[in-house]
Amino acid sequence: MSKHLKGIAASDGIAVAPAYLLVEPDLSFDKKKISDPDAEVSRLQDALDKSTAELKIIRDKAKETLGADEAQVFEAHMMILADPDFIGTIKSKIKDDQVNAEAALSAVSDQFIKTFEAMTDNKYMQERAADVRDVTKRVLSHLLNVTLPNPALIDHEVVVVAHDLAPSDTAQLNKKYVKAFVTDIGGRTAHSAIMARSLEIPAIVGAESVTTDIKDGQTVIADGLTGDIVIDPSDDEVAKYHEAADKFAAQKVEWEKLKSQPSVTSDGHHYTVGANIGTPKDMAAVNANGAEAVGLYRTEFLYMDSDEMPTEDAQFEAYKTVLQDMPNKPVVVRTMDIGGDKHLPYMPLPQEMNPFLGYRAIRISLDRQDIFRTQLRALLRASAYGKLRIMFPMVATLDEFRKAKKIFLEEKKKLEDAGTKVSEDIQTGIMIEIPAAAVLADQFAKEVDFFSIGTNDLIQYSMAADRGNEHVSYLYQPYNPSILRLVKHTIESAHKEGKWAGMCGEAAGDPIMVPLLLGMGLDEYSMSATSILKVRSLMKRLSTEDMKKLADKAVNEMTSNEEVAEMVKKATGQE
Ligand SMILES: C=C(OP(=O)(O)O)C(=O)O
Ligand SMILES: [Mg+2]
Repeated sequence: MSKHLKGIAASDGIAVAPAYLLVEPDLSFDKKKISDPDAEVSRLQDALDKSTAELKIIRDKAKETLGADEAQVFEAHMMILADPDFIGTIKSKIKDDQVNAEAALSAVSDQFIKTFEAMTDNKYMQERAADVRDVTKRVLSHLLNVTLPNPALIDHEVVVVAHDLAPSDTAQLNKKYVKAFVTDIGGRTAHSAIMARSLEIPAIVGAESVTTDIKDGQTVIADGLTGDIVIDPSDDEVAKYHEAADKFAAQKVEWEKLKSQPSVTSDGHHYTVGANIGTPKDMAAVNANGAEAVGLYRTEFLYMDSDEMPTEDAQFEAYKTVLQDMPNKPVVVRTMDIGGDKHLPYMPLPQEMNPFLGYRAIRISLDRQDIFRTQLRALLRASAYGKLRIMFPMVATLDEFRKAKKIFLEEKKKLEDAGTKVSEDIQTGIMIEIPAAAVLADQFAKEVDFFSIGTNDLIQYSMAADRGNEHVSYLYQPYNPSILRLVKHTIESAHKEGKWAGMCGEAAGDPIMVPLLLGMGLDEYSMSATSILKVRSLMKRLSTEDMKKLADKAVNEMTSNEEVAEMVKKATGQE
């Protein structure tokens, strides 16, 4: 009998494959006195040899599929296994204390980790602590004869099953073999879900019990379009999902044809459909999907992917690459949005009760002006290479925007005085993702050049519901009339002042939301690159005039998210 689970549909696509459990096994052991130290040392040596052999394979695979940079970490692990000081100390401990290899390994490893972590003035050595921790786990797994999951070793098609996936785990998944992933926790707007969409890996998150209900190797159907998971499906169920997967693939082929076409409604209104990116590497998918703009460049990933604050030059190069890849097309670069769930290992933030309501984004930038000014200078220098728009995140008050703009103008003047070429056409705008800014959009609109509505946070803050918490994910309600009213007020306020309004939250690529946004007159829609053609295809068959009536009805007459969704589905043939 098959078993059915339901999670949150986080990335489109359907997969049927054996499960690969990405769950850490139990590595606990008892400390024991031993009587034959030589035998124990040779047991350790055997585990060390097996670990080295395994790491070699992992490194080679990682090099092949993920690139030399990503493979570097395994090289570092192998160096630890070859380190005479580390290994020699473990062997001596086995002999001197007459303890089992597990106990000696973990005691010595703890000692090394402590020493490395204490080197607060040497970041490189501090990071080695994490490597020692990882290597220790691997050797322990061999001593205990249990298998450690190694995503880089996956060499056949699988559905990855995990409790949660950090963005760094997600980045390591090899699209060729990982046909989908399903997790116990997380929400649709969590950053691993956003990454799954840009990697085009079907994903279901927040399914609560996948790591306990699914056994390694069991066949799993993961339907990222609906959030359905089927464990041990019957032949009929597999056939049904293969059919659905084929239908989805055929639809993608149809969408492909729209790649070089503009985004136009059936009554001839043109809109801009753009892409959200996290790094210049994402530009290949942006162009492959025919984006008309980059509507959101999340620059915090530049800071997060680095071991130290990225220099002005490193930032300049990244921004320049993106701008040059988008000739004559707007690129909205958002200044650093650190805090909340995004941390920098080299910039400790205060421990907070509510990090999502705490010291983050523009609040940090206005406080740490050294970091902010460096970023603005890099952006200003890059502006000469394209159509740059600068956007400030998490703006709550006009005063914050004015301060940020003033700093921007100061840096611009300094560069110009020094003879550096800077574009004269840089727009400055804000994210509308805090309800206070949405409500006061009419006042903001007099001073900013544009708005981009960040529904991921706007919904989280309006509903007081953590965007990554599956227990309150039912409150992620983009079509709730309360949210629609904030969106409508923002768009109308921008238009009254002759400014443009976009949306870069995940709702901008949602087929139920798009008809409403067309009706409200949203100018720019920015989404995961892989959603662009689907949205363009949808726009093509909708009329702005009809959608106006639909949006008015949703905003003025409806009372719930569900009611609005039903109405839109019916009116646009998406049932
Ligand atoms: C686009 C947004 O920003 P992020 O997802 O990076 O918080 C948003 O909040 O909607
Ligand atoms: Mg946000």
